[in-house]
Amino acid sequence: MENIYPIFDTILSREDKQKLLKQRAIVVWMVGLSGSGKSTLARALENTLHEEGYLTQLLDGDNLRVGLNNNLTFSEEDRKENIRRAAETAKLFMNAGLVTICSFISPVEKVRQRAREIIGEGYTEVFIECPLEVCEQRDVKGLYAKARKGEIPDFTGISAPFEAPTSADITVNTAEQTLEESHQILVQQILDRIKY
Ligand SMILES: Nc1ncnc2c1ncn2[C@@H]1O[C@H](COP(=O)(O)OS(=O)(=O)O)[C@@H](OP(=O)(O)O)[C@H]1O
Ligand SMILES: Nc1ncnc2c1ncn2[C@@H]1O[C@H](COP(=O)(O)OP(=O)(O)O)[C@@H](O)[C@H]1O
Repeated sequence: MENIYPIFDTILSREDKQKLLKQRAIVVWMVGLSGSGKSTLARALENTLHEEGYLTQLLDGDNLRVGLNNNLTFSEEDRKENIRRAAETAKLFMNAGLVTICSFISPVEKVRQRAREIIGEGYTEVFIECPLEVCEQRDVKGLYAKARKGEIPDFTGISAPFEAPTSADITVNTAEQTLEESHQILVQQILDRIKY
């Protein structure tokens, strides 16, 4: 890029901020179909980590899409841009020392790979595994019914692709586990990674 001079050697590093906060900063990147349990588990994880004394930040697809990403649709190109912006934002929070919990469908390997590259060391992929049939049966927001009727274009799993991650760092299966079981697995796995 021309005439742009980013400063990378800031006086305070991520390490300095981690030291102050006495925690290791990572990005917990939750991947899964709509209704798989991303938001529920992300919120529960954030609450538990907060109670344990960790400074956290939650970034959620629906929330970012009403603000920072409010000009983006669900086309392939716009999802790519959605994830790029989300990953750049997550990286800023991580570099400030926070345990950053991200909840985005992130439907295809190519966009997840991009998020992994942007965030770098600390990117921790969590697959919230749940078969489409179960997500559709839950239909928490009534979106699957609308998508089946053709009222929502490009709906993930119905009329837009979802590629299950093959290289996730952590997987929970919300069709086979209770909410409490999935939550406990996540808390234990994440605490191991953020203890200073
Ligand atoms: N077409 C289509 N496909 C999928 N999802 C849709 C769509 N339209 C709206 N929604 C709502 O948007 C939420 C997903 O946004 P994300 O930013 O996470 O999606 S993506 O990562 O860019 O694919 C998703 O939230 P979750 O249910 O929490 O996943 C839906 O509430
Ligand atoms: N093991 C589990 N983990 C997370 N959610 C679960 C689990 N079992 C059942 N659920 C239910 O599944 C639904 C998931 O919805 P939500 O968290 O909004 O999904 P998403 O954010 O992926 O769209 C919630 O109603 C939640 O109570």
